[in-house]
Amino acid sequence: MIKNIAIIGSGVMGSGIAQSFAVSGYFVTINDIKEEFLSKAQDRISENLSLLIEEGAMTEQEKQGALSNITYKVDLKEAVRDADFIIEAIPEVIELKLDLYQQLEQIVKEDAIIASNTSTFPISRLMETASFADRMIIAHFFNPGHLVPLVEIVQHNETKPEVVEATLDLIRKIGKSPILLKKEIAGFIANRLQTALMREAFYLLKEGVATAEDIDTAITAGPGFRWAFTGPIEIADFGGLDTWHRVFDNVAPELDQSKQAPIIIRDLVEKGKLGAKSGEGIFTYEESTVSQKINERDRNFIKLGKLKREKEEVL
Ligand SMILES: NC(=O)C1=CN([C@@H]2O[C@H](COP(=O)(O)OP(=O)(O)OC[C@H]3O[C@@H](n4cnc5c(N)ncnc54)[C@H](O)[C@@H]3O)[C@@H](O)[C@H]2O)C=CC1
Ligand SMILES: O=C(O)[C@@H](O)C(=O)[C@H](O)[C@@H](O)CO
Repeated sequence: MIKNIAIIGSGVMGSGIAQSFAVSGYFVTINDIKEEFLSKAQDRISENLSLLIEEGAMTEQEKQGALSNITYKVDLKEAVRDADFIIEAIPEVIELKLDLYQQLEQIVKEDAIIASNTSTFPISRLMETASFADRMIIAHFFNPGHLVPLVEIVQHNETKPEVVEATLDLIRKIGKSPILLKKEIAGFIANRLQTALMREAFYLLKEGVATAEDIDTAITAGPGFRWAFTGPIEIADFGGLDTWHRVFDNVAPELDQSKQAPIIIRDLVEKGKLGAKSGEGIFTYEESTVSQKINERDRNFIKLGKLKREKEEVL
């Protein structure tokens, strides 16, 4: 019976993932390397819960209940001591993850499940040095972790079936939409799809086909408008496979085939222009703009989440 959750890493993803479990009644301990990072996570979670109240998706009592379910600990051993399910959301740096797993295998409960929120690393790479592959799994949440329903579940070939089932059950119990990969592949599913599309978007930008704003609108007012409710495979079926056959024959040979990050991204990163977090990327951001955009984004995601849940309840 999974009751206690430990989240290692309280950054962009860890705080949102922790919130998702706390809101659903689980006891959550968040761990990070500095008290100040945990304090920032605590503030972020409180603000996110207040936004849910403003949007009518939560009551003040539910917010307080969720906050009371969360503790914050810098000491890793203390943080994971009682955990039944542990999710690491530390930076996407393999050396950091492998070092953490070495520490965890000495201190976690013998039946604890350990999950990684990695965006890209194959689970076999994560388990190269640790000895708990039978209870290791990838649970890949999406940003923002407290609002996006998808969680990609990736099992190791040694992962015990009961660990997979317990993970799927747990992720459903926090109101998320898990998908299970049937075999290991770099980038899993959503990031492969997302990267393929982003490769083409930046190619179109580089070639001067349209402005960055219009390329984004091409998705948000077009396919993206549909994708919240109809996925690409179903869209092909409803568009007509004969037509999509012709579309593929006509367009596929024209698509960008580059095997590295778009030159636009490489140039900007080299100049330290990392996007919203550095104040400039493709677009330029004032400090206030970033928080305003995140606030607007999350309000829209909360409304969309309500709509999707209403649809699921109807079906
Ligand atoms: N940022 C995103 O949009 C998404 C990120 N991810 C994945 O989630 C993981 C975390 O990413 P972010 O949250 O963006 O990173 P982040 O940099 O925002 O947060 C990572 C946190 O981990 C802490 N940390 C580093 N080493 C640690 C250790 N040994 N023990 C405890 N805490 C430690 C850092 O202090 C930081 O607070 C990565 O694997 C990333 O690929 C997955 C989906 C989306
Ligand atoms: O977009 C997301 O939340 C996820 O697909 C990711 O893992 C991203 O690639 C993230 O790591 C980078 O923003």
